[in-house]
Amino acid sequence: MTTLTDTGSFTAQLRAQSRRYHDQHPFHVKMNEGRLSRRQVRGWVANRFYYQANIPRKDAAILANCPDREVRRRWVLRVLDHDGTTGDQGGIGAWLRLAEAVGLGRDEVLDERHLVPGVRFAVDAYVNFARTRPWVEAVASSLTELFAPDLMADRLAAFERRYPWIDRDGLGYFRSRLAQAPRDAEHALQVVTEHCRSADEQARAVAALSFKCEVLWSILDAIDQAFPDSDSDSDSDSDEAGQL
Ligand SMILES: O=C(O)c1cc(C(=O)O)c2c(n1)C(=O)C(=O)c1cc(C(=O)O)[nH]c1-2
Repeated sequence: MTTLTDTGSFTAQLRAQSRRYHDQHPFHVKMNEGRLSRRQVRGWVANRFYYQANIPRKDAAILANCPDREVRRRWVLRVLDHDGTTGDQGGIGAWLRLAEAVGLGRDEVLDERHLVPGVRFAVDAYVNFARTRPWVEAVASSLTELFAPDLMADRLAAFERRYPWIDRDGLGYFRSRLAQAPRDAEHALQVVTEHCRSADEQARAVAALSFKCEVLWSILDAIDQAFPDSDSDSDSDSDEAGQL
């Protein structure tokens, strides 16, 4: 049955998914409380790189599936935000600078030697979702960015205050996302509320956002499991080749 649901309650249902956002994952809680070891921070940065590197591929899949020129004109900016247009510009370059700031070499991030299977699996599921589902659902799945700015601000403060060994110059990625994420989320929300009018369409949008919360949660589960708490490495510097 496809009855119209009002935009206010639809938006409220989307926003209610924040209950399942990865800011509440134990690994993020520990991160923002300053309780991660260097090895855990490095493990997170190296693994999250795979997410960052695949975001523009996900957005290009949405572009490829989207017949609406006005939407494409704005959506294409996301690809450029991450890829940049030259040299080391853009979010991917900024994430590599973050990697260096936490003591990782670029090569060991780029060659994926620290990438754990669960992270690859979750990120690939997200890209695959954007490739294969209707483009409006893929847009809805990006709406976790509605919830990201608070987490990003807390993380920036935590990295500055609680991890003095991290080079401040490497935190530019988080600063730029503080501005980009609300802009992107606002556009995505506008697209989703315009295109999802029936109860069925709205339910599918909420389900897409729920799926994405699970992707982000699974990424942290996999990282948490691969880089457990341990007293022995909490303040040591890096280790043997290939090890974090
Ligand atoms: O660090 C985070 O907590 C976080 C979360 C999210 C998100 O909520 O999807 C994104 C990002 N970062 C991010 O940096 C980013 O570029 C990004 C793009 C997207 C998306 O789905 O299109 N989400 C996110």
